[in-house]
Amino acid sequence: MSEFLHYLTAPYLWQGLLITLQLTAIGFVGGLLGGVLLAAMLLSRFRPLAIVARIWTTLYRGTPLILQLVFVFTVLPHAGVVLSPLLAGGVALALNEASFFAEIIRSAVREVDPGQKAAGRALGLTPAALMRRIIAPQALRASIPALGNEAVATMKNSALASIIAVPELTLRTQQLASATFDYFSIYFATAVMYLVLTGALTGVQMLIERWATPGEPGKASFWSRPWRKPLPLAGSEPVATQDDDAEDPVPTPAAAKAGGPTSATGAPLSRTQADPPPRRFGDAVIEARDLHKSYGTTPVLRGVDLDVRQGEVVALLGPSGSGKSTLLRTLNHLEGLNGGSVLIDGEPIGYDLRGAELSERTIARQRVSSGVGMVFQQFNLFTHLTVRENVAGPLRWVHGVGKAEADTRADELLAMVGLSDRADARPRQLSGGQQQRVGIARALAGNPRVLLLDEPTSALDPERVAEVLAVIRRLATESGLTMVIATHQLRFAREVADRVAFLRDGVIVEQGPAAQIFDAPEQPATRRFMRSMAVAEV
Ligand SMILES: Nc1ncnc2c1ncn2[C@@H]1O[C@H](COP(=O)(O)OP(=O)(O)OP(=O)(O)O)[C@@H](O)[C@H]1O
Repeated sequence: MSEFLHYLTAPYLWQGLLITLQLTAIGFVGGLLGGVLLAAMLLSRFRPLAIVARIWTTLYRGTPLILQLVFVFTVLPHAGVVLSPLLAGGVALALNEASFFAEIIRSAVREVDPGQKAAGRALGLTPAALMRRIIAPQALRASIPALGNEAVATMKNSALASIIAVPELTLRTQQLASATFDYFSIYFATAVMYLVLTGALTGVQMLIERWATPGEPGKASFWSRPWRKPLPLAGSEPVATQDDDAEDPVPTPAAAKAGGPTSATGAPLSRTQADPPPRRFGDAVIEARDLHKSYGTTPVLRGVDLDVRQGEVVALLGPSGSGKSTLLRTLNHLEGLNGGSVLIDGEPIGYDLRGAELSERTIARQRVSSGVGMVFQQFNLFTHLTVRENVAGPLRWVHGVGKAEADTRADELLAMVGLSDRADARPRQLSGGQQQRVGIARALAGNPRVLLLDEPTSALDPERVAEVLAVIRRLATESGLTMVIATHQLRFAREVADRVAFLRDGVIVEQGPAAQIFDAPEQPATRRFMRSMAVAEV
C-alpha cells in the first residue's frame, strides 16, 4: 500500500499526467474544430466537398491510431513540417478524433426535427440563421453525451503517443516499472490516475448536460441563464391569462383587426396591409397555376389552379392523401414544383422569371417580403426556446426587431391567443392546443398578409380542438387576414370559409362559394365526401 501511495504522488508520474492532459486538450479541441468542418462538408449540397470529407473520415476511421501517430511524426518532416513529439501526438489525435466528431455532429444535425426546420424556413430564416438559431443549439445539446464519450476516448488514446516518445503518463509508467520492477504498484497508481481523470471528464459531461437541458424542474439551464432573460418592460406583462380547458379563450385580436400585427411602437414589422406591394393581377394575392408536384414517380398535384383574393378565407377540403398539405407547402415554396407557378402579389416565389429555382437565401427573403405565414399540423415549435422566444426570436432574426420590442410584441400576441401566463414555459410543457396557439401567434408575429394553416387541429385531442378553432375563427371573421386552411373540420370550414376548394387525387375537382359547395355540390365525388364527413362529424 505504501508503494502504491508513493507512486500515486510521484512527481515523475504527475509530470506525465500533465502531458497527458495537454495531449487530450489538443486532441479534443482540434478534433472538435476539425469535426465541425468535416460535418459541414459532409452535409454540404456541393457534392465534391461531401465526397472529400467522406474519403477523409473513411481513411481516418479505418486505420489504427498508432499508424497515424507514426505517420504524422515521421512523414510531416519530409514536407518541411517539424513538430515536437507532444505537438505531433496532439495533431495526430485531433486528426483521428475529427472524423468521429464529424459523424456525431452530422447525425445530430440530421436528427433535428424536420418540422422545426420547415417552420424556420416558413418564417423566413436564411439557411445560416436556421443553422445558428435552430439547428446548431439543438444538435449541440443532443451531441453532448457522445462528445463526452469522445473526450474520454481521446484521453485513453493519448497513451498511444508513447510510440513516438511523448513522455506522457503511460510511457513514464512503463519506464518507471522497467527500472523498479514494481509493476503492480506503479500500474495500479497509474490506473487510479486515469480513472480520476476520466471520471472528472464524465462529471463535466453530466454537468454540461444538466446545464444545457432546458426546462427540467430544478435544473439550471444553459438556455435560460438568468443573464440571458429579457428584463421586464413596463407594460409588457401579459394582459390576459386563460384556463387551459376554456372553450373560447381568445381576446379580440385588435392588432390584427387593424390590418395585421404591428410593432410595439405601432410601426409595421415588415410590411402592412395599408401599404401593399403593387398588384398586377387584380385582387388575387395568391395565383397558383397548373401546379404539378411528384414525390419520386408518384404524382401528388396534377395541374392545380387556385386563386385567393385579398381578405378571402379559402378552405381546402378533400380525402386524406388528396394533396391538401402538399398544395399549401408549394404556396410558400416549402416544396418545389415539377411544373406550374405560384405568384404572391404578382411576384413568383421560389423561381426566377425564367423558371430557374432560386437559392434558399433568396427564397427566404421572398417569403418575408411576400408576407406568407404558416401554421403546421404538428405545431413545429422550437423546442429549445421558451414560448416567448418562439414568437419573439423570428422577429429579431428575420425582421431585425430589437429584443425588447420583439418581446413586447410576443407578449401581445400571446395575450391575444390566451397564453400570457405560459410565456416562459417550454413547448413540451404545454398541451397540444396551447402549442398550436403559440404556433398561430408565431405565424402572426411577422405581420403576414396571408396565413396558410395546414390541418391545424388534426394532431389535437378532441377536447383541445375547440380552443384552437376559436382562435382561427376570430382571425377569420375579425382580422381581414387572407387565409387558406386545409382542414377536415367541415362544420368549422362552413362557418369561416368564403370559398371552398375540393381536392381529390391531386386535382381541384370543384371550387366555389362555401354555401354552394356545402349545400349543392355539383361533382359526385364532392357529394360523397360531404356525406361521409357529415356522418363522421355527427
Ligand atoms: N415528403 C413526402 N415524400 C413522399 N410522399 C409524400 C411526401 N409528402 C406527402 N407525400 C404523399 O403525397 C400524398 C399527398 O399527401 P398530403 O399530405 O399532401 O395529403 P393530404 O390531403 O394533406 O392528406 P391528409 O389529409 O391525410 O393530411 C400522400 O400520398 C402522401 O403519402
